Amino acid sequence: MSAGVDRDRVARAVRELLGAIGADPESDELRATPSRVAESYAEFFAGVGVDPQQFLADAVPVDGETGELVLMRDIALRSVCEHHLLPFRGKAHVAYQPRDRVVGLSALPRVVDTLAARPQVQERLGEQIAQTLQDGLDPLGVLVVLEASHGCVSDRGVREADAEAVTIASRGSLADPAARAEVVALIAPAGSRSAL
Ligand SMILES: Nc1nc2c(ncn2[C@@H]2O[C@H](COP(=O)(O)OP(=O)(O)OP(=O)(O)O)[C@@H](O)[C@H]2O)c(=O)[nH]1
Ligand SMILES: [Zn+2]
Repeated sequence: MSAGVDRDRVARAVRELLGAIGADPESDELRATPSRVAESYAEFFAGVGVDPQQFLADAVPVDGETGELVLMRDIALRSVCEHHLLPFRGKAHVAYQPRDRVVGLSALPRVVDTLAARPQVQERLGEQIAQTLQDGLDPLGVLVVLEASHGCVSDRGVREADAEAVTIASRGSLADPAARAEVVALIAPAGSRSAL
């Protein structure tokens, strides 16, 4: 289980940080900032040390009724890059091809949220989501597409405000280019989706 975020320690570090940038952490304006940041960090990093498999534990065996594909698209993605501790955010699209069991749909965003609530890089996050589903559901295949804009790319460094990073992680049958193309068509930008 998670040791949890040590809020007092974060607040002390933020006080130190404010001093280091030449601001006065004891001023009226900034006095409450360290504890606010500590609360924010407790949210951002709530997934550190938490095992996402717990959300897949109630997967149910479904004999011959599992369908061909389960896709949850447009899951809100919020994470923090491990390089700069700046947010990256966008959407996660998570698909799996069941073998003999399925899980409640809400488990998929919970897996995404838990793994995203850690210092991350986008590629590893996608791989961890895919591997969690692979281990927990033993499906025929998994495809995880993440699209995100990174604060460290938009607001500093190269300052590419509109650039988005798209990453793909796949396992099994959904690593096949044709099967993958079918799912990718389903997660086309919302405005350009076909009616099927
Ligand atoms: N692959 C990958 N790179 C990321 C991610 N988030 C941030 N980065 C990049 O990580 C790199 C960090 O590079 P460094 O050279 O250590 O840091 P930097 O000098 O601040 O890099 P610049 O951003 O180019 O100024 C940068 O290219 C970032 O754009 C991510 O999720 N995945
Ligand atoms: Zn970064």
